[in-house]
Parts: sequence; structure tokens; C-alpha cells
Amino acid sequence: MGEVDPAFIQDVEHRPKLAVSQAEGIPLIDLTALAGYSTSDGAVAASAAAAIEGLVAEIGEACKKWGFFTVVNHGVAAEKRERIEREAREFFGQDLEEKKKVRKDERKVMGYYEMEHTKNVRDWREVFDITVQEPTLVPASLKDGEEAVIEWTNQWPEYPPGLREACEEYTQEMEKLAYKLMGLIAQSLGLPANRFGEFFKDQTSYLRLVRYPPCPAPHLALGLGRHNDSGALAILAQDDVGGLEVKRKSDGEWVLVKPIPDAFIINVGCVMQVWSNDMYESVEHRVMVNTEKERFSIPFFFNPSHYTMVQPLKELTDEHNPPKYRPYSWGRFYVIRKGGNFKKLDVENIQIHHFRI
Ligand SMILES: O=C(O)CCC(=O)C(=O)O
Ligand SMILES: [Fe+2]
Repeated sequence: MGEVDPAFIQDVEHRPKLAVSQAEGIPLIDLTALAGYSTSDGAVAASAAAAIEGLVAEIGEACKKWGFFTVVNHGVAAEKRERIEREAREFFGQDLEEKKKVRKDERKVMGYYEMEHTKNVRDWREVFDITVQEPTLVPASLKDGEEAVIEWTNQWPEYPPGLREACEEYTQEMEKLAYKLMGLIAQSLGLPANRFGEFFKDQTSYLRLVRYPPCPAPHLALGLGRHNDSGALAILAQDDVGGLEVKRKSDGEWVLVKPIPDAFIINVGCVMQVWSNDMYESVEHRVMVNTEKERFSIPFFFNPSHYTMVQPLKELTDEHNPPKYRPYSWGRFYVIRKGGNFKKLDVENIQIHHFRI
């Protein structure tokens, strides 16, 4: 059994229990009703509208109670998911030297990386990041009032040659699903289905391919340390190995998210927490590793346009429920977050609670 670099070792209170219960897991939601929804045919629309109403209620309940849920019958073609999963395995299967040819750094923020830290402890994983809009515009400066932007672009490896196409095809599917889910979430908050649409015109969403290698010390290290996702929504494809844990809101216990074939795991991010004025919370999660099996996952992070000022929505606040956050620039928040995970920091990386009133 190999020695583990101390950079990976979690403080005692953050080490995982290797035997965790899967009981009372996150809600499972069937999206079949979305496919049949048609407003052009009155008869279909009437029954479909009732089904959608049920779905909206289920999603609202899941967002409030868990911040996480699993969806099935989501309409994403299985071949597209299988294809990107295959390409990801091919990419990570190469030598480190090859992968480092597309390594990210402080200027090229998309690409391969194997030294990420979460809360200043190194994660037992390697990633490949792809921005969805080519190019993605983000602020050039972190100072208020400065409007200049820079462009983030992707780095594509020579091998596997089909990786780029697989990613582009898959992100289109993720976007479609994200818009549908945002529509349902908006309705669950009593808002029009398209309420969030305006925020994503120049979205800064990204896709991440992840490999968690087997680890000789899964009781000491984590594949990914506890964290919240910073954007609006995340859609995760995990393989059949398992390891994702969610901090259950009701009692603070870490609960393992059981892998379900073809399902996606959805969670609301910090932007949705602020928009909803804490009605829906972005819940902490982390990833355990194991001694035997490598694990692959593919999260898609649905993020607003860089110029979005994130703040509680007017419709959801009033004098009895005043805004709990000051407005903040999504673009600057995102640039700081993306830069902060490269290395150990002296201070806590930027978090929404820094904007809490
Ligand atoms: O790999 C997973 O299961 C979760 C990944 C995740 O939470 C993240 O990358 O933010
Ligand atoms: Fe996450």
C-alpha cells in the first residue's frame, strides 16, 4: 500500500465513514410528462398540464428538502452519453505527459488538471474542463465598474480525435435539459417558466470530465472535498461505481447517492440559492474514493452570463421577507472561483455568504 502525499489528507472531522447508509436517499423524479407537453393540441395539453403541475410540485419539494434530486426519462439520448463516457475514458487512459499537453494554467483556464484543491486539501482526481460557449466572455478585471472582457476558449487534445464532437453534442443535450429544469424550478417558485431565461443569453456554463483513480487511503483522502456548486444548476452523469455523498439537510448526515443507470443527478447551485432568497439551498456534497475501482463522472454546470448581477428576485422578496444578499457580479465571482482552485489559498475562496446581508 503506497504512502499518500499529506496534501491529500483531510482533517479528522472531514474524513469519510466508509460504510454509509443509502437509506432515505435523494428524491427520484420521472420527467416523462415533459416529453408529452404540447400546447398546440388542447386535449393533450389539458392532461399534460396536470402532469406538469405534479412534476413542478415534486421538484419544488425536492429543491426545498434536499437541494438534490435524480431524474429519469429526461430525454437525453443514451448514445450521446455513452459516446462522451467512452471518449473520456480514452482521454484519461493516456500517459500524464500527453494529458499535460492540454493542461490548464492561470491564463488558459479550460483543459486538463490533476492538482485541484478544495478547501485547501488536494482532491484525489483528475479533470478536463470544457467551456460551452466558444469563446466564453468573462470580466478582464475584478474591480467594480471596469467593463473590459476577455475570452476563454477550449484546448482540445489530439487524442482521442472524437472528443471534441462528443463534448459539443453532449453539451447541447445538457443545455436543453437545463432549460427544461429551470422552467420547472421557476414554476415551483410561482414564477413564469421562462423567468430565468434572460440570465443565460451569454452563458458561462462548462462541462467537466472527471476520473477518480483508485486510492490506497480512502479513509483519509477524498476524491473531491466538501463544497457547494457556485452556478445556477448542475447536471451530473455518474458511472456505476458510486462515491458521491450529499449532506442531508434534515440531520447533517452524509448520504451516498446511489448510481442509477441512465439517470442524471441534479442539484441547485449558489446562484439559485440567492435568486430564491434561501428558499432553495445549494447543499454541500463531496466524493469518496475506494481502493479498487476508478470512477468516472461528468458534471455540467449551468451558469449565467458574466454581466449578471446575482440578487434575490423581486417577486420573492417583500418587507416581511427582505433580500438576504447584496447583489454580486456573477462574472467576477466565477473568475475568482476558477482561479482559486489551482493552488492552496491563504484565505477562504469566495462564497455567497460573503454577500449575505
Ligand atoms: O463526481 C461527482 O460525483 C461530483 C462532482 C462534483 O460535485 C463537482 O465537480 O462539483
Ligand atoms: Fe459539485
